[in-house]
Amino acid sequence: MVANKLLTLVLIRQCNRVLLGYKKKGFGVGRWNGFGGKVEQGETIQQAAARELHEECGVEAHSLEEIGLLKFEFVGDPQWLEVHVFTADTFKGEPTESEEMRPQWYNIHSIPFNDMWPDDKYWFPIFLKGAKFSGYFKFEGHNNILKTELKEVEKLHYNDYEHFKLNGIV
Ligand SMILES: Nc1ncnc2c1[nH]c(=O)n2[C@H]1C[C@H](O)[C@@H](COP(=O)(O)OP(=O)(O)OP(=O)(O)O)O1
Repeated sequence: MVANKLLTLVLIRQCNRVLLGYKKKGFGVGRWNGFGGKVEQGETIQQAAARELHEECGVEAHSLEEIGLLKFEFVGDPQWLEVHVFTADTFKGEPTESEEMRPQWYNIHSIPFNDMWPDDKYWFPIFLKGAKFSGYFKFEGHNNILKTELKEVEKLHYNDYEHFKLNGIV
């Protein structure tokens, strides 16, 4: 069994706007997304989320709240991605373009789903209404979703995939 690859994703939200970044290179290039990346050895997931946010758009958020847990399987790849999603409504600094991301505020009614990861349109509505979520998506390539499991949760449980598996969902 190959260990999941741990990643973070931070969505800054203020009233009716969300800060997204246009990915300029690497995994997910050409797509709008929150800010995040791999958890490095020796740091907690939350520390990684804050670090990636700062590296990618220059802002600091001290009150990150974990709101989602997403697992991604890609056909032919034994390693799954485990993405821990955080939000914050306050931050310090001015969103600034980095080598990796170009930040831009979007109104919550005009989120550019056609230019985002295809799973985002499923879980963003849960995020936007202020709830937590847990999901599993099976991808073929980077554009085609073969299987989707998503639920709104009161509390995040890191073993939701086990729940899906035990219940014959995946
Ligand atoms: N399917 C999907 N939907 C929404 N968001 C994501 C995905 N898959 C993903 O990987 N992501 C998110 C999770 C992370 O925030 C980024 C990917 O991080 P990545 O750029 O690979 O990590 P870094 O550590 O910044 O990479 P390098 O700088 O090491 O190349 O997308």
